Amino acid sequence: MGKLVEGIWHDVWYDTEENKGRFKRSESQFRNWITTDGAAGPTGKSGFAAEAGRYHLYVSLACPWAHRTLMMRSLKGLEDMISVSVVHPLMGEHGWTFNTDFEGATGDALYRLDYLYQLYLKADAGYSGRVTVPVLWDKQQETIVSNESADIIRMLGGAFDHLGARADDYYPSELRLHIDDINAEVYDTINNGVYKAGFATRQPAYDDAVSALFTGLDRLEQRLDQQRYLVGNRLTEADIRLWTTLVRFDAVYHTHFKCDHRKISEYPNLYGFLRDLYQHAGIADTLNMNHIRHHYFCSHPSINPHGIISIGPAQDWSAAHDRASRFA
Ligand SMILES: N[C@@H](CCC(=O)N[C@@H](CS)C(=O)NCC(=O)O)C(=O)O
Repeated sequence: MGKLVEGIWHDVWYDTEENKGRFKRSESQFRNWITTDGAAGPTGKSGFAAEAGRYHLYVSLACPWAHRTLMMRSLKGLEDMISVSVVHPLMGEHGWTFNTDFEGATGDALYRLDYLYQLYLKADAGYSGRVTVPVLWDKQQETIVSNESADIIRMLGGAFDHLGARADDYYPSELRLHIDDINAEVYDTINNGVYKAGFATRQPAYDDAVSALFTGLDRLEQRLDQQRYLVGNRLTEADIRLWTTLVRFDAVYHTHFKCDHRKISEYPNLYGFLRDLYQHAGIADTLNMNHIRHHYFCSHPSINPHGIISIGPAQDWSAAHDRASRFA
């Protein structure tokens, strides 16, 4: 774990002390957009037109933010248009690496680099900041288009439709305000909430995070009692964003991040929702529990110094659920 400061790698853990023991996630810095015609998107520069074969995703199969992008790539049928490299699940002194001694870790398919930070330096030799996945890379300009998963899933969701991506719309214009509201709440209390609980270094910081997290889960449980998905009865990006956290919860966050008030399997609607999406075509293939469990339990020595991977719960997500029949 570390970061780049003016192009130099430093092996440092998150500094929570400057925020009274609270974990603060940094803002992503590469915020360009791929668009149909290459015009500038909501942020960043122009020049990134959608083209089959031009872009590459760097992901970790462990990371919930990167996982969103793999889910969208799969749901939109973009596998042949956007290639992927998968980092090694262990994030150690050099940050994410391209070591290949773990099943499913592909190495860097484009440049054969050793470390992900070297890719950031290729894009910006003087970069200062964290070196995170996912990264959406432009093979033509040899630079990072975006390292913000929330933006990347929108681009994959819309910019490639004219090139033959599946037409399904996961951010339909009539639902955008609603989706934005849910995303904001889910991001703060759930997606980032588990990290705020897990990385807290003082009791009040942990208490606040874990209390907001379980209040948030209770609210979502009620919402999912009324409708199949978070925004009515159609699958949207809000569901994708929630799911990558839910699917890691009982096996990792419950134990490793001390989110142990309840398990997702104890919430009938959330657990039904988890299985519903798991059984949706194209989703289960994006999930790799080996990478997930290895990454978390072994990459955070200050939380789990001996790197022991817990046994984990016995759960069968292919078991029947009643979501489709209940909300038909
Ligand atoms: N806002 C970013 C967050 C990405 C992120 O924090 N990824 C984690 C992996 S789960 C990471 O690469 N962390 C490395 C670090 O913080 O040094 C996004 O959604 O894309």
